[in-house]
Amino acid sequence: MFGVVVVGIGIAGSVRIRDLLSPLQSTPSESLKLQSFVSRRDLGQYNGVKQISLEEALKSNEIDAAFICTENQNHEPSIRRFLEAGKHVLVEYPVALSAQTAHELWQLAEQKGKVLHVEHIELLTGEFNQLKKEVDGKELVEGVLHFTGGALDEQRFGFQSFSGIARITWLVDLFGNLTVTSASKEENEEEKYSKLTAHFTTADNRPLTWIEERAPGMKREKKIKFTFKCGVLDTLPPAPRAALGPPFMQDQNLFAQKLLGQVPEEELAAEKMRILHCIELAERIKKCCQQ
Ligand SMILES: NC(=O)C1=CN([C@@H]2O[C@H](COP(=O)(O)OP(=O)(O)OC[C@H]3O[C@@H](n4cnc5c(N)ncnc54)[C@H](OP(=O)(O)O)[C@@H]3O)[C@@H](O)[C@H]2O)C=CC1
Ligand SMILES: C=CC1=C(C)/C(=C/c2[nH]c(/C=C3N=C(/C=C4\NC(=O)C(C)=C4C=C)C(C)=C\3CCC(=O)O)c(CCC(=O)O)c2C)NC1=O
Repeated sequence: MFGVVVVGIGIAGSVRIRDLLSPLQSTPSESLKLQSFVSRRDLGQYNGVKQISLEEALKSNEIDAAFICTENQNHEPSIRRFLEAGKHVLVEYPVALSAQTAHELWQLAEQKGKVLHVEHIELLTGEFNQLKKEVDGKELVEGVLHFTGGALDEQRFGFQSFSGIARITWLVDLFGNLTVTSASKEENEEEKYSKLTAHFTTADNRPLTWIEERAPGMKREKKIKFTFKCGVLDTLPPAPRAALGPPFMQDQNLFAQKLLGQVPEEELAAEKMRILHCIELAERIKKCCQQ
């Protein structure tokens, strides 16, 4: 059994608590035991789970792993403290707000012999599985991924290419490693509107564009237009419910498998490479926008 503490009780943190309290039968999640949670607010208890302080969590012998579910700005300091204290870490994406920090955090995890798992539910949805099947084996000519969503505070969630890293991860998982060719950002501070446009090329020199538009009340939605040699894909295929349970639950199972030593080295290495590559692209985009 691995004792778990959930840190940060927002949307993600409360889903984590729910899922930890009701693991699917005969799945690796059954080896996780939720002990307590940490919050900067005084919540006392949540769904029957008790609140403890950060210091107590770091010192506690009954806690083997932390789920870091706070805003992106807080990920780095929290991950460092739990790894330093000898705990395994699951962190909601993005792992950090710079490539350098991400590399450092991995080094620290390896030095401490602990698992650092970055949640990636964007790859675990029925929607994405279906899209991946449709794209598989087709030769890309060009493509666009356009995301819209509600406003996110940059002070808390970081530059848009980091908070939107799930879109980069989609493109990399579908089309392989990418190169950023240019990027720009439009903003209207009064209306809290922002639009990021990034251009990439694939290893075969095919162009891809990512647009990330955010404003208060804007509907959370993804649109695609992928042109292949054999035709155009311009709607996301209808998504069957993921067979393996909701995305956060699947991600939690993967973390538990890592703790149990059930994930092959090659898979761990490939995942780390993908995460670091995506963070590097996010950083490159940020630099282009700030030039
Ligand atoms: N929401 C989602 O579906 C997904 C989120 N993520 C990632 O999860 C992380 C957290 O995102 P999300 O949960 O959406 O963000 P939230 O804004 O809901 O929560 C972020 C933090 O804000 C604090 N907080 C939450 N509600 C309140 C409140 N009413 N008043 C004051 N403080 C509050 C909590 O910390 P505290 O308890 O310490 O006060 C919480 O950890 C991010 O890294 C995000 O990228 C990733 C994939 C999906
Ligand atoms: C309803 C309001 C709602 C909010 C405020 C919300 C926030 C939210 N969803 C996210 C991702 C995500 N959120 C979800 C799914 C959900 N997340 C949920 O809160 C719910 C209810 C679902 C699904 C039914 C998924 C799958 C991702 C990964 C990125 C993606 O594929 O969109 C992220 C991480 C950053 C990002 O990729 O944009 C945030 C902050 N999601 C929402 O749907």
